Formats: sequence, structure tokens, C-alpha cells
Amino acid sequence: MIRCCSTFRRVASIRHLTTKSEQLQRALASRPTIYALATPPGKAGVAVVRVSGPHVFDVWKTIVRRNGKGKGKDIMEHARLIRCELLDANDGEVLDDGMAVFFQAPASYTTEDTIELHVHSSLAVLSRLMSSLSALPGVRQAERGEFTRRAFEAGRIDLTQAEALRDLIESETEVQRKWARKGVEGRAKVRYEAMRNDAILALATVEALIDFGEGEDIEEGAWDQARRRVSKLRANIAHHLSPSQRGEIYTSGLSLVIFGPPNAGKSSLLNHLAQREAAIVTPIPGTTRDVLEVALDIAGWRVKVHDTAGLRPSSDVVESIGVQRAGQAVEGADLAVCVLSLPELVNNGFRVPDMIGKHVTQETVALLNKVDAVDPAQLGEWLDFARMALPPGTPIWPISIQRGDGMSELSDGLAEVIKHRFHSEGDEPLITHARHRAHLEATLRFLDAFLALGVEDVVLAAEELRYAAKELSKVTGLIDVEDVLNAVFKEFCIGK
Ligand SMILES: Nc1nc2c(c(=O)[nH]1)N(C=O)[C@@H](CNc1ccc(C(=O)N[C@@H](CCC(=O)O)C(=O)O)cc1)CN2
Ligand SMILES: Nc1nc2c(ncn2[C@@H]2O[C@H](COP(=O)(O)OP(=O)(O)OP(=O)(O)O)[C@@H](O)[C@H]2O)c(=O)[nH]1
Ligand SMILES: [K+]
Repeated sequence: MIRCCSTFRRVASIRHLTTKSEQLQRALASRPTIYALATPPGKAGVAVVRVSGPHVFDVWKTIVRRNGKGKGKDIMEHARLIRCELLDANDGEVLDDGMAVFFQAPASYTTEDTIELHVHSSLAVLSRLMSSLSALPGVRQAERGEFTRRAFEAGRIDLTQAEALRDLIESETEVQRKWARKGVEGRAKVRYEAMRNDAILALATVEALIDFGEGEDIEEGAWDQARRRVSKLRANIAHHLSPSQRGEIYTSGLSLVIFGPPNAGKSSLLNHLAQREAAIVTPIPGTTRDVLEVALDIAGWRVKVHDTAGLRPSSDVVESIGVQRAGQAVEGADLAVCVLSLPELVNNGFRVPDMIGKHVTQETVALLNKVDAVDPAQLGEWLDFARMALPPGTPIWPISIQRGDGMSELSDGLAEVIKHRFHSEGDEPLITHARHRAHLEATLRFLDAFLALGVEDVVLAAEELRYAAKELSKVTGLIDVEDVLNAVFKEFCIGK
């Protein structure tokens, strides 16, 4: 009975250590008011300037003057957009005619009192408005991600949600948008918190063992219980770290690498997919030297398509470096597309050079290009030979980039392959950022260190678990680690 309570007391004390202190709360109230342009700078119909912090009332009083139907009234109503004139704080001159809205703390994006000033998006209006704002006491321009950072510091969102907000802003395709939304909703947050909770519960059990020393009959049972819990957590994390669970492809996109012998039509394929002359196409073998990247939207996925140098032995220094890079790109690809020239295969007796063959697996899409340049009567036969030259099961699509044969099937086919291979039903990947991966790898090392210890090393074992829990806390930002926070928020734009 007493033991049981002691266990819980410890859990509570560990939690207490890691939650935001009251001191921090007080610091929040006395900080500067920040402002920034929330829309992109430039000529446009409307620009939004956001202002957040303790001086928002003064800002409103000084520069917002109601006109239209609300003329003369100066009450600030939560979340109500009003017509107004914006005044220069220094000389009272009307600098623009606009709209303004006030959000009362804590019901705002940052959780602080916030106002938004909607003005005409003009360089002159904005520079006057900004200099007017910075002239006000306690008011300064926001740093990158500072609005979101305040939402984080107030506990409205965790670090994974802040990162997902950034992903949402960066998103260009449907898949990216959907995954960013999941993150914003807290899908990852909940799962990382559950992992940390497991580590903390195991830690509590182990600490109870320390408290009650050796020779107790409960010792064995409690130790086994902690080990079981840690083993399960370890397996869970190891699963998420496995190569099949790469959630980064949803947010950052997946990489498609085009490879093959020189002159097969690799650059022509890239240009076809990109619908522009992204790469140089010439009849000279060895035209492409370096890896060229173009980001495309294929069926809602962000796909970084890479064109590479044709794979062949070369005595040219530049070309051989290109060939080496091409090989590395293929090895690191999420999807490899091999372009072969059918007439060339016919000419060399369907020998696929080893430099290329070694990269062709069932996971590779093989394109037999230039079908326009072979005798149509023999096409079927040549395709059969080509199939025999490649590993069984390799998808093989005959095409002519020049004449257009098979090109719409190619686009649909690529979309199908991507959907089929990377779509996740049910078993949803967790890791969508390299940062999360690094923390989980570190967690795994601490859990392994724990599992290598015996009950006689219970003090050391508790230490390993404490490190593991701390590492998991860094993912969500439950423990503020300044360098982690700085790294996350510096990726934001000003005004977010
Ligand atoms: N005009 C405008 N549009 C915008 C934003 C904004 O700041 N201003 N946003 C900014 O990026 C996004 C919306 N995000 C928001 C997230 C939370 C809250 C907010 O006030 N949350 C409080 C209260 C909720 C409520 O009153 O219903 C909370 O969650 O406690 C506001 C906006 C996109 N559109
Ligand atoms: N007949 C025919 N020629 C093609 C076809 N596609 C590309 N070509 C030609 O093949 C030559 C090589 O095309 P590229 O796209 O530069 O080939 P690559 O594989 O990138 O070549 P490297 O840069 O040498 O690796 C060019 O002259 C293209 O016009 C096709 O479908 N049919
Ligand atoms: K100021």
C-alpha cells in the first residue's frame, strides 16, 4: 500500500520538474509586444500586420480610429473586424484607410492580446505603418517564428504542432497538406507523449526499487514489469525508425531518380515530366554531368525528380565524378526509374551493362525508350528480349518520349506506383522530421543501455530511463532545450 503511494509520488514529482514554472508565466506578461507583416511583402489588394503582446491596447488607442458606421466608438470587441483609419503614432496623420480586429487573450493565435491591421498592400503604406509601430514604447518587430513560439511557450501547441504549421505553410501538394494537417491537429504529439509516459512509468517502478532496497519480495516482480514495459517501448520505437516507416516522404517529398546509360533519353524524360526545358538535351552521349533536381507534383505527392549522368566507365574526370554521384543518387532514391534505349539494346544484343544492371530490381521502373526508332513489325519480339534481359517482375514500359507513345500511360503508371508503394493505410508512420528521428534514435540507445543492466544496477538503470524520457520530452518540447527551440523556430518566416 505504502509502496504503491510512493511510486505515484515519484511520478508526480517527475512531472512537476518538467512543467512550465510560475516564474516563466510571469516573464511572459512583461515581454515586448511584437509586430510583423503576416502577408508577403509586395503590391496587392490587402496586407495584414499582426501585433501581439501586452501593449496592444496602447497600440490600438494610438493608431486605430474607427470610421464608417462605428465612427466615434472606441470599444475593442473580441474578434470583430471594424472599419477604421490607421494613424501615424508620431504626428497623427492618417496613413491609410483599412480594417482592424482585436483578439482578446487567451483566445488568439499567440494566446496574448492580438490585433490585426488590414491595410492596402503598398510599400509606402507598409513602411510608414511599420515605422509608426516600432516607435511605440515596448513594441518591436517580431523575429522568425516568434508568434508561433509564443503559442508554444504558452502551451497552446507543442513543438511537433509548430513544425507542422511550418510544413503547412511550405506545403505545395495535397499529400503534404494532409500530413501537415495531421500534425497541426496533434496526431504526432499524442503518440510521442504516450511513449514518454511509458518511459516515466517504467522509471517510477525502478525508482520504487531504489527506495525500498534489496531483499524485498516484490523486487523481482517490479523489475520484470519495468523491463517488459521498456522492451515494448523499445520495439515500438524501433518499428518507427525502420526504413519502411519514413514519414518524411509525406512532408519533404520523395525522391525519384532517373538513371541509365548515356543518350537513352533521361534528360528528355525529366523535361517531359517538368513540362519545360529543365535539362539540356543533345544527341551527344554524356551531356548531363551533375545531378539535376526538379520538384514536381505527381498525383498530389511532392516528388523531387533527379536527372543523372549516364552510367558508363569514363576517363574524363568531370564525367566520372558525375557517374559516381549518379550511382549514389540511385542508391538513396525512394523510387528509381531506369531509362534504356530500345534501339541501343537491339544493337548490342540486349546486354544491360553491369553498371546499370546492378541498380535494377523489382522496385525499379524500367522504361524502354525510342520505340519510334525500331521496326514496328519487330517491336513485340524486341520487347520480349528486353524483358528477359531484366530481373523478372521489373515493371517495363515501352515509350517514345519524342513521338509521345506510352507517355500518358507513363504519367498514370508513375502515380499508381507511388500511391501503391508509399500510401499508408492504418499503420501510420510517425516520424516526419529528421529532428524527431534523431531524438528517437537517442532514446533507443538509452533504452538499450537500460536493458543491458541487471537488477543489481538499479541506480544506473534508473539513470538510463531518465535520459530516455528526457530525449522523448525534447521531441514535443515539454522540456525547453534552447538549442532545440532555436533550431525549430529559425526555419519559420517572419510574421508566423
Ligand atoms: N486573420 C487571420 N487568419 C488566420 C490566422 C490569423 O492569425 N489571422 N491564423 C494564424 O495563423 C490561422 C488560423 N489559426 C488560428 C489558430 C488559433 C487561433 C485562436 O485564437 N485560438 C484560441 C482561441 C480559439 C477560439 O476563440 O475559438 C485557442 O485555441 O485558445 C486563431 C487562429 C489562419 N488564418
Ligand atoms: N528517336 C528518339 N530519340 C529520342 C527519344 N527521346 C530522346 N531522344 C534523343 O536522344 C538523345 C539523347 O537524349 P537525352 O535526353 O539527352 O539523353 P540522356 O539519357 O539524358 O543522355 P546523357 O546526358 O548522355 O546521359 C537526344 O538527341 C534526344 O533527342 C525518343 O523517344 N526517340
Ligand atoms: K519600440
